[in-house]
Amino acid sequence: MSIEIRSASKSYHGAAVLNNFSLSLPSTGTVCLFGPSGCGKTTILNCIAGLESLDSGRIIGTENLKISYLFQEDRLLPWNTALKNIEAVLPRKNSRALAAEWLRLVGLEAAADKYPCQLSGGMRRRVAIARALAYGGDLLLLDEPFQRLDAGSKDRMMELIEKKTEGKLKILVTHDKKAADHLSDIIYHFDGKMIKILDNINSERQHYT
Ligand SMILES: Nc1ncnc2c1ncn2[C@@H]1O[C@H](COP(=O)(O)OP(=O)(O)OP(=O)(O)O)[C@@H](O)[C@H]1O
Repeated sequence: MSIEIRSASKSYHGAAVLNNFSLSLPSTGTVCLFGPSGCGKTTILNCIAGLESLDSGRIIGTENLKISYLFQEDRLLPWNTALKNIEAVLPRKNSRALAAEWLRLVGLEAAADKYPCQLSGGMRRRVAIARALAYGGDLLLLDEPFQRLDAGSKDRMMELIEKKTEGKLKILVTHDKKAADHLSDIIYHFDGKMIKILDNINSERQHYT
């Protein structure tokens, strides 16, 4: 699997967010999109996921791909417990036991029967991370995955994501420099155009100012 964005353009109400933008993604590893608020990072993820369509251009390689998307907002189902939020993305067989195991992995086994409104922001984020990982996509879209997490939880979640998604392609959107440096094989600075600022996949580091 390799994904290519070709000459993508997208505007909202006449204001261009993506302007004839192209990017080739590797088949595995973590690619980070780093950039100022409002520059279009989430828009790129939404277009890759097929939730938004481009005005012109194409995204190639995402057809028939199973995608796990950790949205910037947790998007948990408020009428379901933490356990049932995760069960919802699992095949029926053994879903309860598997969901319980995912909750254990994010340190929330004691919160299985709690509803999202009964959880802290950081706990809700960990349920959302568990759900995205449990779904088991071939491609993972991670939009600010560690927001609202304390330092210890963030380190554990970074480790869990690395361990459970080995060999898969991850696209990470973050303002968190530590997470970007720790997880990424490639880092792009996006501000209208992409500038590659780190490339560990090809074992070369390029810094642009
Ligand atoms: N559905 C929409 N309707 C109108 N404008 C939108 C919509 N989605 C995004 N935008 C606009 O497109 C621009 C890019 O938004 P986007 O969410 O992609 O930025 P971002 O780089 O992810 O920002 P942040 O880092 O703050 O999450 C912003 O100006 C935003 O207001």
